[in-house]
Amino acid sequence: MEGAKKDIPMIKKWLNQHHQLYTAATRHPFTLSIRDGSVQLSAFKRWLGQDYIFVRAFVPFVASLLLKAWKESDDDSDIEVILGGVAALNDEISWFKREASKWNVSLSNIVPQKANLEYCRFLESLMSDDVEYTIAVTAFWAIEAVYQESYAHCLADGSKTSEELKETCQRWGNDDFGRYCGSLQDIANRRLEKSPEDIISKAEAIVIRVLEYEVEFWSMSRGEN
Ligand SMILES: Cc1ncc(CO)c(N)n1
Repeated sequence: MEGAKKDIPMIKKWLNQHHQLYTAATRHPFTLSIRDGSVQLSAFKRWLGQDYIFVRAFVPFVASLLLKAWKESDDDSDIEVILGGVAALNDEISWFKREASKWNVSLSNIVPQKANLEYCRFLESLMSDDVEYTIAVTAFWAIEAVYQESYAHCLADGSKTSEELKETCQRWGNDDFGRYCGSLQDIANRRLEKSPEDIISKAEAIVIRVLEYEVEFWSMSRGEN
């Protein structure tokens, strides 16, 4: 039957193919320890300070993505979805400051650790004009999706997350953030569907690197690297 066969979206294929790595990023011992209540306070504080640095570097990346969307997108609504991400980041930065003062973490003299520096350098490489919109928006989806999946799991059935950490998990694990990640995934899939093979394989490689950086970031938070 003509047109009856619906292709499987690209990201779904990748998540099946790279299931192990995706699980390593979204079910990491760090977030699993939040979920089972055993997380070390020192690890949580380390994550908090390091992620504040990451989020600050994330802002110019998202700004560059907005610019690419404006220049290259075939759909006006992409800009609105990404702008929603900017609004969330604005909120996140205020939240990090409040949360840091609650835990007595000083944000003014945090030394970025190796895994963080490398991840931030990778973000910076994606800001280049040479990186296509399709690649950058796919990376953006992957970065947001790991946090969404990881922290939603900390709130899901059977979790023993402590009351004081629930707000952190809510920040990325709430349903609105889930829908926003779904919209990013739809954008990425739509673009990938129309892309030539070389862009598709480049995007796949970038997703793999994002997942690897996320694993390293969680491990760093546990003091492991
Ligand atoms: C390391 C990292 N990845 C993803 C997000 C999601 O915003 C974040 N805040 N930090």
